[in-house]
Amino acid sequence: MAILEVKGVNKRFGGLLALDDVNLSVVENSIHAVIGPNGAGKSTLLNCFVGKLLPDSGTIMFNNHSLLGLPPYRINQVGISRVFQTPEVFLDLTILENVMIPALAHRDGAFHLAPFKSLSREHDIREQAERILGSVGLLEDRHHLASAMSRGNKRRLEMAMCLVQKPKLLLLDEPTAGMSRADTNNTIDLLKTISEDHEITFVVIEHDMTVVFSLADRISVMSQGHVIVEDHPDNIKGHPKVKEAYLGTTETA
Ligand SMILES: Nc1ncnc2c1ncn2[C@@H]1O[C@H](COP(=O)(O)OP(=O)(O)OP(=O)(O)O)[C@@H](O)[C@H]1O
Repeated sequence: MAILEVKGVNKRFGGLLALDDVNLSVVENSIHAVIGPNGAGKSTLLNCFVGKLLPDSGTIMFNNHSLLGLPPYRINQVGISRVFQTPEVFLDLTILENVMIPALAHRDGAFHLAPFKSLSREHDIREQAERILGSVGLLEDRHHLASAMSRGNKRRLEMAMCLVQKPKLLLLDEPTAGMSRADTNNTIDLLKTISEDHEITFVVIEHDMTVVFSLADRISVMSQGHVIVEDHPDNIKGHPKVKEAYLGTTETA
């Protein structure tokens, strides 16, 4: 069943048609990669999913409800979270505190949050945070400061901060950009584990093809604002339209 269904989405920036009749269907609990050369429209599309941009036309349905016109905080409340290229964590707090804060925000609503007064008394929230930290392999280090973590482990922490809010759809914008190969492999393993252990659907924008082909159940290839192919990874490698989009030619050397 499709959890996210995009039909006929167009978005224009002045004279530039950044999204041109985009269609995309993301199956529940799958990992769906969106790839394409620079300027293809991937980030623009993601920005439409989270309410940062409003398409000029078309529909975006999440669990059969339209996302169009909803403000970003409402989209987050219906179960869509986004993870950025650089992990966003509170460096001066411990790993555990970093996860307890979004857990509290999810329970009480961000507007009622007074985390620094009450964290130590929140036993249920603490247990919940510890469970999630266990699932991403950070439980032992929970009392360490986030500032001391490697980039790959900061990504683990950030994922724990997302998971504790129980999202249904996680949007990852180049999750391994700028990482060492070791941190990239660490992140691939993490995403695989999360996908197996939690009922979460992923949409991943990624330029690193090792990451894409290690993770994706399905791939949409964008070029010049349009989805030119959507298929199983085995059928994407060597696809003439994909070669043409990246290399400008279908000829093989
Ligand atoms: N706010 C904006 N105003 C004007 N043009 C924009 C805006 N955002 C994106 N564009 C243009 O829309 C096109 C698609 O950009 P987008 O960032 O979505 O591509 P992308 O596939 O994510 O590229 P990259 O892989 O380089 O991040 C590009 O030509 C870009 O310059």
